[in-house]
Amino acid sequence: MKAGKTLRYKIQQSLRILPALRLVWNSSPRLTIAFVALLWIQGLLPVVSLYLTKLIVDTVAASVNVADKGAAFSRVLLLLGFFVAITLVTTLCSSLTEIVYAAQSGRLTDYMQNVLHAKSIEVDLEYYENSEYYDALQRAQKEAPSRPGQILHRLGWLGLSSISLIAMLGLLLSLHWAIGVILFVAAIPALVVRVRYSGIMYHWQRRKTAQERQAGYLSRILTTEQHAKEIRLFDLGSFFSEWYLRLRRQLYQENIAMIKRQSVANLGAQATATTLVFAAYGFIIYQTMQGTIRFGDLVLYYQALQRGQNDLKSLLGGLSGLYEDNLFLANLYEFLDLKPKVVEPLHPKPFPIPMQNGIVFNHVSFQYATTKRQALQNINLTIRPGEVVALVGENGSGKTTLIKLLCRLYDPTFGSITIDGIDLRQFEIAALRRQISVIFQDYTKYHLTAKENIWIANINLPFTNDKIIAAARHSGADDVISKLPQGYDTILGKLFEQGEELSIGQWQKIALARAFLRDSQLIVLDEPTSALDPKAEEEVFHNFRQLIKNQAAILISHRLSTVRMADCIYVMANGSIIESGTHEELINLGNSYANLFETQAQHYK
Ligand SMILES: Nc1ncnc2c1ncn2[C@@H]1O[C@H](COP(=O)(O)OP(=O)(O)OP(=O)(O)O)[C@@H](O)[C@H]1O
Repeated sequence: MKAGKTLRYKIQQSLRILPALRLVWNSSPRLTIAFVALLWIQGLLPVVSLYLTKLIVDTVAASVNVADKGAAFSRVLLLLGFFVAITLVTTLCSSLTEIVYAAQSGRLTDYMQNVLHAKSIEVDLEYYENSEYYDALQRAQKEAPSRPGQILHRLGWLGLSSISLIAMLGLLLSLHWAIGVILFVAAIPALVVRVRYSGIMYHWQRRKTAQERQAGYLSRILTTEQHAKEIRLFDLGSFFSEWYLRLRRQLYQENIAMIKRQSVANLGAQATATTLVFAAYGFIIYQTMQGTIRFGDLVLYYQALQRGQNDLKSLLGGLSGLYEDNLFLANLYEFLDLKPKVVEPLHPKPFPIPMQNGIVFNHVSFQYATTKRQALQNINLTIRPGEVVALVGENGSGKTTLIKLLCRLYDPTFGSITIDGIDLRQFEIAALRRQISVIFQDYTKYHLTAKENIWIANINLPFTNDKIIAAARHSGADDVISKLPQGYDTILGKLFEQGEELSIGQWQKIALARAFLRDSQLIVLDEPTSALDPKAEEEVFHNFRQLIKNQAAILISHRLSTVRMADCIYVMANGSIIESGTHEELINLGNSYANLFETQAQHYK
C-alpha cells in the first residue's frame, strides 16, 4: 500500500505538464483556444493540398488518352482553383497564428511574471537571505516566460503530427508494410539523442546557476549607480569586467562543447534515417517502373513518405521535447512550491485596539537558519502602551533582529512574544503589521514622487495632501520637498526623467515621514536619524512624544543623546540584554551604558 502510494506520488511529482498547461489556460483562455484551433487548421491544410496534387496529376495523366481535352482541362482548372484557395487560407492562417501567438506569448509572460511576483511576496524574508533561494528564482525566471507556452505549442503539433502521421502511414502501409516500419526505425536514433542531451543540459544548467548569477551580479556592479562611485574611485572597472568575461566565457565554452557533442550524435542519427528513407524511395520508384502503381500514386506515395517522415520527426521531436519541458519545469515548480515558514494562524484572534498591557518578550531566543550562532538569547522585555523604549548596543548585538521578530518577519526559535497576553502567532500577519510602523536602517528609496514616497506607508489613506504634509513636517521632509522643482510631485532619484536626487539625510527624512504617516499603535525607528544633521535630529526628538501622540515607540540608536529621553533603555550585547533602566539609572549604575555615554560625551567636550 505504502509502496503504491509512493509510486503514485513520484509519478505525480514527475508529471508537471498538466499544471503548466493550467497556467497557460489561466493566462488567457480565449487566446489559448484560438491558438490551438489555428494550429490544427494549419496542420490539416497540407493534407488536403497533398490529395489535390494527386488528383491533378491523375487527371493530367488520364487526359493524355482522352479525346475531350477541353473538359479534362476544365477539371484540372477547377482543382487548381481549389489549390489556390487552400494556399490562400494557409497563408491567412499562418498570419493569424503569428498574431495570436504574439498576443498569447505576451499575455503568458506577464501572467507568469505575476505568478513569480506573488510567490516572491508570499515567501518569508528568510528566503531572501539564502543563496539557494536566488538560484531557484533565477532558474524559475528563466523557465517561466516561455516553458508553459512551449508545452502548449508542442502538444498542439503533437496532436496534429499524430493525425497526419496516421493518414500517411495508412497510405504507405497500403503499398507495403515494410515502409511503415522503416519510417519508425529511421526516427528512433534522433529521439534517443534528444532525450539524452536534454538530461545532460538540464543537469549542467542546474550546476551552473550560481556561476551565472555571479556573472549577473558582476554585470550589475558595473552598470548600476549604487556602485558607480567606488568602481571609478578604486579603478575597478576592468577588474570586474574581465572577471565577468572569464565567467561568461567558461559558461559559453562548456555550452558550445555540449552542443558540438549533441550535433555529432545528431549527424549519426540523421545519416541512418536518410539511408533508410532513401531505400523506401527506391522501392516506390521501382514499383512505378514495374507498372504496379500509377504516376499519380508515385507522387502521392513520394509525398506521403516525405510528409510522414516529417510528421514522425515532429511527433518524436515533440515527445522528446515534452520530456525536456517536463525536466525543466522542475525548475519552475521548485520555486513555486516554496512555502512560507511564518504561517498564518488557522483561527486568528482580533488584534487589541487599543493595547491595554502592551508587548512582552518572554525568554525569546533566536537563531538564523543559516548560522550556528544565537542572534538573540533569552530576551525579556516589556513595552507598555505609550511608552518609549530604546535599544542600544554594539554592532551585531541583535537589535534589528529583535524588531524583525516583533514584526513576524521571523518567529522565535524559543520563547514567545505576546501583545496583551496573546502570542503574536495568533494574529493575522497583516493585522499585526498594520499596527507596527517600522523604518529600518536600510529603508527603501522609492524612485517615485515625493508624495508617493510618503503615501505608500499607508495606501488606505486618500491620496490627498493634508496627512502627507503633516507627516513630512514632523520628519523635516517638508522643508526638503518644498524646495524641489515640482514640490510634492517631484520624482525622487535619478532613475527616471526629471528625477531629483536627494542627499542621504534628505532621503532619511522622507523615510521618517512614512513612519509618522502610518496609523499604528507602535512606531519602531531603527537608526532613524543617523544621517540627519544635529539640528534636524534635535527637531525630530525635541517633540518626539507629542509627535507620536499615544503610540508606543522603540528607538534603536548608537547616539545616546537621542535615546536619553526614553522611558526605558535596554543595553544589548551578543544577543542578550545586559542592562536596562532609565538614562539616569543606567548612568548611576556606572556600567556599559555609562561608559559608552562618557566616551561619546568626551567627543563634545
Ligand atoms: N539574515 C541574517 N542571517 C544570518 N545572520 C544574521 C542575519 N542578520 C543578522 N545576522 C546576525 O545576527 C546578529 C545580530 O544582527 P543584528 O542585525 O540584529 O544586529 P544589530 O544590533 O542590529 O547591529 P547594527 O547595530 O550593526 O545594526 C549578527 O551577528 C549578525 O551577523
